[in-house]
Amino acid sequence: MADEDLMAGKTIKTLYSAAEISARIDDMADAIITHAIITEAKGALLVEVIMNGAVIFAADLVRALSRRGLDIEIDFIALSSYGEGTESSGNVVLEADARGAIAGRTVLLIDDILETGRTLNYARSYFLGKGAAHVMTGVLLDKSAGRDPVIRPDFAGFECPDLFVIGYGMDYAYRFRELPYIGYMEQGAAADGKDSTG
Ligand SMILES: O=P(O)(O)OC[C@H]1O[C@H](OP(=O)(O)OP(=O)(O)O)[C@H](O)[C@@H]1O
Ligand SMILES: Nc1nc2[nH]cnc2c(=O)[nH]1
Repeated sequence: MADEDLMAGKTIKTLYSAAEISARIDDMADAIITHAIITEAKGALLVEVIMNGAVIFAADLVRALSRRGLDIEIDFIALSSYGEGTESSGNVVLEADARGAIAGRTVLLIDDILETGRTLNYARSYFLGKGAAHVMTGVLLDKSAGRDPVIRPDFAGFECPDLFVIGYGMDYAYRFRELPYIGYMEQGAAADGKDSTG
């Protein structure tokens, strides 16, 4: 779909600026590094990034953890349930398997956002099913308020209002992941469809 059709007279409003995201990730890294299960883990922490949306958040979080001295192995799993839409299909599809050795490991699952919790819950079951000793979960945005999520995250950056958000890895119809800030679309166009300097 062309950008003009996706925007259709809408403007992107900033919800969290790049600077706010960066500061919150430092807070999350501090919380993670001092968590008992993580500090007591034997060997490198296995960080499992849930593709695609979590890639940009994870890139910043793992470097914040590394700066704090944590040994990390990074691996990826691809899960999808929203497709081009703004609502969960209700069905989490495993698009690509994890590749790391999992049995006996302490795993930190990283995702960009939790809404229904289906994705994170699927991933948690997946890694426990492969013999992980512990599975911890971290999301940048927790959008579960007012819902009844099937899982709650161990670490969360922001409580996100009930808006369909884009940017910083998150897409609408596979676009806008590259925005350095997190925003949402609102009716009413600026000249170029974007008002945000984030
Ligand atoms: O809590 P839930 O309701 O399960 O929603 C959260 C999931 O939705 C998005 O993934 P999506 O299916 O859009 O795939 P993507 O990561 O490739 O964008 C997001 O990246 C989370 O993984
Ligand atoms: N891009 C995006 N993906 C989501 N997955 C669950 N909620 C959201 C959201 O608000 N935005």
